[in-house]
Parts: sequence; structure tokens; C-alpha cells
Amino acid sequence: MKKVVIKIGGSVMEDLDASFFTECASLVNHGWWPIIVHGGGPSINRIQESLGQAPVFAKGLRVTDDACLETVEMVLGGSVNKTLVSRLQQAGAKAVGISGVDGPLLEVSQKDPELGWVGEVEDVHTQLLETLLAGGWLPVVASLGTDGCGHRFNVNADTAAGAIAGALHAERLMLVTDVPGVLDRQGSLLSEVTPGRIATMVKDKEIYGGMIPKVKAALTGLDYVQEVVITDGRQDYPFSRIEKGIPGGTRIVKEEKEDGLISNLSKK
Ligand SMILES: Nc1ncnc2c1ncn2[C@@H]1O[C@H](COP(=O)(O)OP(=O)(O)O)[C@@H](O)[C@H]1O
Ligand SMILES: CC(=O)N[C@@H](CCC(=O)OP(=O)(O)O)C(=O)O
Repeated sequence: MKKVVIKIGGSVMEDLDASFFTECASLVNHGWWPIIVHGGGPSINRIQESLGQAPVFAKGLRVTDDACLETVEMVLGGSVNKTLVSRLQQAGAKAVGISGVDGPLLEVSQKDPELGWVGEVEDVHTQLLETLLAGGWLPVVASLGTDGCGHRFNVNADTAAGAIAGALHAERLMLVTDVPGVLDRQGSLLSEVTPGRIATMVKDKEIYGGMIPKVKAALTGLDYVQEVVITDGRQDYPFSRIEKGIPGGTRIVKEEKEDGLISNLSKK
């Protein structure tokens, strides 16, 4: 069985219709083991605001003090995780919700004291995921981590998904979001981007905000994952479109592949 890590962004979560979850659930019948990793930034903002906590971000990451960590755990590990698990169960999957703290799956260290309880992934222990997959379960992972000394951390969900996909040597990492993929300044979809193009686009601020951790996660995964795709979860059937080779989303490809394989092929 091939492994596909599917990261569901908070931006698009509430707009995904039942067919998205039916497709996730049916991947097992087509030789794929799906592993869902999810964020939930907008839901955390909403609950923080309702509790009188102002969401604060630095370098694109949520500044996470004690009170904020409690909210993040409650939202990501609680309502968001359970909503996704039950939607997948309704679609026929044997979904089970965990967080990176369980196992522990995600071993982290503090990224930067100024960010508080924000974790940087140090290690991914895949045993729990492998056990669940072998038992026919569909794991749904909330992006939390632990340092193994009793401290729990908030982890960016794109980063968590990239690290998990890399550690599992997954065939595919799909970052599902609210845009068709990486767009250029004119708003046109780029069907492929290389690390070099990404670096230029970030420098020129053509890639900004929430797309930055996504492309970084894609680049992290690229050494171990065969294919990384950023795609819109609201399009019809994002998985089967890609499976059938129908262009959908943006593929992140290594420079060598583009310079070597693709140009060689185009010469034939
Ligand atoms: N070059 C780009 N192409 C597409 N989207 C981009 C680009 N640069 C920045 N973005 C922004 O990134 C957003 C997706 O990131 P984010 O809101 O964090 O989503 P998610 O919750 O799915 O992780 C898009 O909605 C868009 O506003
Ligand atoms: C450290 C950090 O910023 N963590 C993120 C975790 C959730 C996330 O990444 O959600 P999206 O996928 O919806 O962006 C946060 O607190 O918003």
C-alpha cells in the first residue's frame, strides 16, 4: 500500500463537502493509505476571541502563551479533530483521532522563546501511525507536539504534515487549502514549481502569509516524498484528478527532475 499524507487547512475545512471525505475514505480501495493531518487556525482565532484572548502572530506563527496553548489544544485536539473524524466516519472510514502528543508522534523543542509554546519538530515516531494503518484505521492527526518532559506545544500544521510525510516516506503529500495552488502575481495557477522558483517568489513576496509554511513543508518533504501537491479541496475530486494525471493544483518538483527528466522527455 502507498501512503498519502493529506493536510487539511483551517481555511477550507468548513467548505469541504461530503464527496471530499468519501474520496478520502475510498482511497484504501485503490491501494492508498491516507493519513490526515489538520490545522484549524480560523477556529482557534474564533475561540480565542470569544475568550477575550487576542490572537497574536509573529513570523507567521501564533504566539502561544499558557492560556493560548489551552485554547489551541481544546480546539485542534478537541472540536476540530472530532468534527473531521466524524465526517470521515460518516463517509465510511475507520477514522481515529490522535494528536502529535499521542505516542508521542511528534517530538518537538521550543522554536523560539518569543513564540512561547510553539514547537519545532525534532523527530517523528511513526510506530503508532504504522500500527493504526496496519489495523485498517485512518489516522486523523492534530498538529500538537511534546518535548518528552511534560511540555506540550502548538505546531504549525503544514510543518507537522511535511515532517510526518517525510518520516513515513509517503508516496504523496497533499496540502489541501482554499486556493487552486501556488498562484503567480497575475493570479495564474502554476502547475509546477521548483525550489529555485519558490525561493524567488518568497523573496519577491509573490508567496506570502500562510503559503510560506506550505512551500517550506513541501520542500522539507521533497527529499523523502515522491510527490508534493498543493491543491484546492473544494475542486471536484482532487484525488482522482491527480491519480488520473489530470492537472490539478501545483506540484513541487526537484530542479534536477525538471532539468533532467522533463527536458529529456520533451526532446523525444
Ligand atoms: N502565491 C500564492 N499563491 C496562492 N496563495 C497564496 C500565495 N501567497 C500567499 N497565499 C495565501 O495563502 C493562503 C493559504 O494559506 P492559509 O490561509 O494559511 O491556509 P490553510 O489554512 O489552508 O493552511 C491563501 O488563501 C492565500 O491568501
Ligand atoms: C504555531 C502555529 O501557528 N500553529 C497553528 C496551528 C494550526 C494551523 O497550522 O492551522 P492552519 O493549517 O489552518 O493554518 C496555529 O496556531 O494557528
